[in-house]
Formats: sequence, C-alpha cells, structure tokens
Amino acid sequence: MAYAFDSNNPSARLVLLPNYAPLNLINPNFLHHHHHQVLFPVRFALNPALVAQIEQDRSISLQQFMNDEGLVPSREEEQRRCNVIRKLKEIIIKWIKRVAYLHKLPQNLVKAASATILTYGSYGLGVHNAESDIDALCVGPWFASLTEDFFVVLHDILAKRVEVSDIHCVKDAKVPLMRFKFEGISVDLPYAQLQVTTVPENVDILNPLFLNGIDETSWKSLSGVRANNSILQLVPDVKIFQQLLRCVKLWAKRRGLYGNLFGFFGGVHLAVLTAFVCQRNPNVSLAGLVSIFFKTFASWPWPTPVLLQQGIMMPRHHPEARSLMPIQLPSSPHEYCHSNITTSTFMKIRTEFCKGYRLTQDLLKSQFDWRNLFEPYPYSKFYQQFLKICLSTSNEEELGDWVGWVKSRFRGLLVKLEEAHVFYDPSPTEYLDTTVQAPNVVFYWGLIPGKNNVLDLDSIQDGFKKTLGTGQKEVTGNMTLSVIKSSQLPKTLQLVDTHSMFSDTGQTVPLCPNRVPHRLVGYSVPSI
Ligand SMILES: Nc1ncnc2c1ncn2[C@@H]1O[C@H](COP(=O)(O)OP(=O)(O)OP(=O)(O)O)[C@@H](O)[C@H]1O
Ligand SMILES: [Mg+2]
Ligand SMILES: [Mg+2]
Repeated sequence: MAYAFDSNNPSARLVLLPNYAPLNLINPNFLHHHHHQVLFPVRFALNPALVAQIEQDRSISLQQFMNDEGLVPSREEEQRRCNVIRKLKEIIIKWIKRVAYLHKLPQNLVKAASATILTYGSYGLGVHNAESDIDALCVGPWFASLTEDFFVVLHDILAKRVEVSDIHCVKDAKVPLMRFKFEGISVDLPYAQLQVTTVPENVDILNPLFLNGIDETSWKSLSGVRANNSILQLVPDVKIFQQLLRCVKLWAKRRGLYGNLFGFFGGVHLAVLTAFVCQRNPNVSLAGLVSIFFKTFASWPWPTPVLLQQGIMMPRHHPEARSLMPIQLPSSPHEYCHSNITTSTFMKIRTEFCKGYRLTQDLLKSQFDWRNLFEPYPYSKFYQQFLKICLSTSNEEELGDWVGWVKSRFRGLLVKLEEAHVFYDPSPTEYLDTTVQAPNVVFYWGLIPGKNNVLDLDSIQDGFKKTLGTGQKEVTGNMTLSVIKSSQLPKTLQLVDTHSMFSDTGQTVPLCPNRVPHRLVGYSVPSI
C-alpha cells in the first residue's frame, strides 16, 4: 500500500494509492496544485487513465469470478440446448402437418402449413445457465387451436416421445402453457396462433402483417418474445448488458432476492433494471456499471416506475402501477411486469440495494473484493425466529407437483403474514428434512414479529390451506406451518449460510435452489 501525504497541510487526509498504482499515473499536478485542499475524494486525485485502468482490472476480475462460478454454460451444454430446440422445431412441423390433415385442409394448404418455435426468457437474452429453463413460444397458423390442437394433439405427440418427461398442461394461467422436461432440460411452451397459414421459421412478430386479427391470449403469449426483442434493441451493447445481467442475477440469487413467487424479482424484472442502467450509461465498463446499478436503485424514489421507453404513458389505473416497485414490461405499452412484492420483501430488497451500493461505490479501494457482493445471505445469523413450511406427499412422484402447486399459491401466504404485521423474509431455498419419513420439501423463512405481536399461526395455516384447496389441482399433499428458533435450525443450514454449498451430512440438506416444479405457474399466479 502506498500513501501520498500532503506535508504542507498535516490535517489533510492521506491519499490512498492502490498497491499497483504506478506513481507516474497519478496526475502530476494534483498533489502540487491542490495541496491546500486535498480533501477531494481519492478518485479525483488520480489520473483518469489510472481510474480507467483500475476499473478495467475490476471488470476483468469480475468476469473471472463469474467464470469460476460456472455460470456461463459450457459448449456441450449450449449444444444440448440447441439440439432440444432443433428437435422441438421438427416436432412442431410434423404436428402442424398432422393438424392440417386432421382438419381436412386442401392439399396445397397442408403443403404450405408451417409452425415454429421462438425462444425468449433468459435463454432468448443469452443469460441462461445450466439451471435455467428454456422458454420457447410455439407459433402456429390460423387453423391450429389452443384448446384442441395444442393442449391435446401436440401434448399427446410430446408425451409419447422418449426425450419428454413430467409433462403438464397449465391451462388456467394468464399465459397458458405446457411445461415438461426434454432430455432433462425444463421447457416452458406457451402457444400463439397467427391468422396466416405459413409461419416462417424466424417470424417477425413485430410485423403488423402477422399480428392481424390475433386473439387476446396469443397476444399475451407473445409478450415475452416482444419484451426480449425490445430489450435487445434498447441496450447500446448487448454483450455488456448480458454480462451485467448475469452478475445482477447471481447477486439476487445469493442474497435471497430471486423468485417472483416469493415476492422477489423474477428474471424479467432484473433484465429491465439492467437494461435501464445500460441504456443510460453507454461506454462504461462492466465494473462501473455494477456500481451504477446499485447506486441507481439504492436511491430510486419507489414507487416511481422504472421505464425503458420514456415516451410511453403508463396508465395509473393498472393494478401493477400500485405495486411497490413498478417495472415496465418493455414493448408492451401500458404494461408492467407482474410482481408479488410485499412490504416485507420490498424492505429487504431496498436494504440489499443499499448494501450493494456500499460494497461497490468505491471500486478503487485497494481491499476491494467482489466476493463481498456475492456473499450468501446469512439467514441464521440475521433472524432469531423462522417460519418452517413443511410440504410432503406419500410418494416421491407426487412431491414435485405438490410443491409446485403450493409455490404457485405462496402469494396467499405472503398476504396473510402481511396482515398479521410480521416482517418476514421468504427464502426461496428448498430443503429436505431427513427426520421426516415422507418425501418432503421444507422452507425456512426469517420472521420478526411486530411489537406485542403474537402470531396466530393456526389461523394463518387454516387460511392458507383453504387457498391451497381452490383452483385446478391434480395432486394433494400435506402442508404444516411451525415457528422455530434459529437455534433449532438444522446445523447444515447454518453451514450453508457460511459456505453456500450442498451438503450430504446432517438432518437437512438443501436441494437444488432452482429446482423447477412441474406445476409452477410462473408469474401467472391464479387469482387468490
Ligand atoms: N412477472 C412477470 N411479468 C411479466 N412477464 C414475465 C414475468 N415472469 C416471466 N415473464 C415472461 O416470461 C419469460 C420467462 O420467464 P422465466 O420465469 O423463465 O424467467 P427467465 O427470465 O427466463 O429467468 P430464468 O433463467 O430464471 O428462467 C420472461 O422473460 C418474461 O418475458
Ligand atoms: Mg426462463
Ligand atoms: Mg420459464
């Protein structure tokens, strides 16, 4: 560590120079001319070339960190996903020919008929990792209906394929879709029907020619693709946007802020916040953008909405406009991303933005270390009490469906806890309680009851059970709530807080935090 000291003014602060800062990069006039006012922050003392050099180094070390985390998929993993999409496209083409035939269309129309797959979500943005699903929109012609041809004919074709497992139809959602695994990779497949016979492979869904006469559901299903297209068009540099979004997603996951169903962010929210920062700061390095990201949102005057397209007037009566953190859905004028953020999760998110800002505001600090930003959230140290949510089924096959169902209704539980005036931190991580015989998944949510506040758990549990009993549901299981002290948390969970790793010893082990439940309805939570 090197220090430059202003000897003419002993009360002036020491100017800290990073270890590797070559002295010749220090603005030579600085110490000389400004020795009566060395109170400038250190960055002003440095030659801009040095600042740029350090930022560059920080960006490289951040990229190195991300690579070491294994977040960027390997070439083989990419290839696997490409193969899945190629095979899906082949299946869709065969399907549409069969549907045309079943509808007894004339030969020339059968010949001309086509359908395609458009990817969106994190895969479409190029920020997916090995755990991400593939969001693939099936786009079909005028004669292929959602209810029959998609949910019955295509479903049956897919169900018969050896590559496909765990296939489910989610019909009652805002964006109806089929969810399945294809060669082990989760796929979300919604459907949009265009009023044309031939759907080109790379159909331009922004072209009004294709959008003529489109129905409401198809329009909604197209919104994910539209959002992706416009994000990619609005950011000045796609590559740096992707890098920043990967960092932001990792930060959100590590700090327990990723999961729309838990009242936190989904991928789309973070994509818009990231695009917003990139849009306003072209030509800034990755490290600089991370710093600006936290600065921007630590001081954001919520509930002022975050808008990517400034000219668009967002309607005040929109239900999401009243949400605590409204975020515009790009390219869908007058639409916001759906969010489940509550007062508790809002407070946690804001605290974490501020913490992120504190940790990244001074990139020039010599002891700067990216690991601090991505440190796993230490739940067991933060909270003295936890709400334990135990979900179980009598056999393993039903567990995924049951957990997915309960998660899709978690909003009801968040609202009930909010009404009970407790502060809660709904950690999305899933654990397995090995002291329970039945196949199970356990959640531990941090709790801080309000003053003089006794939590009436029975009434919350009864109310939530009622919520679970309504709507379309094929499986049932058990759900119990209990409050435990942090000292009663399984030891491995406390270990996880410090090491964030999977453990196969002890009572309770975390499952894959991104385990994708089959019936998880995503953002289209049924109304509760
Ligand atoms: N809350 C939401 N509001 C609006 N659109 C959403 C919402 N959630 C998902 N979507 C749409 O569906 C797409 C896929 O969502 P998904 O939940 O798979 O997240 P993702 O961005 O792909 O991240 P991940 O890598 O976790 O899968 C999003 O990109 C978005 O277009
Ligand atoms: Mg996805
Ligand atoms: Mg998805």
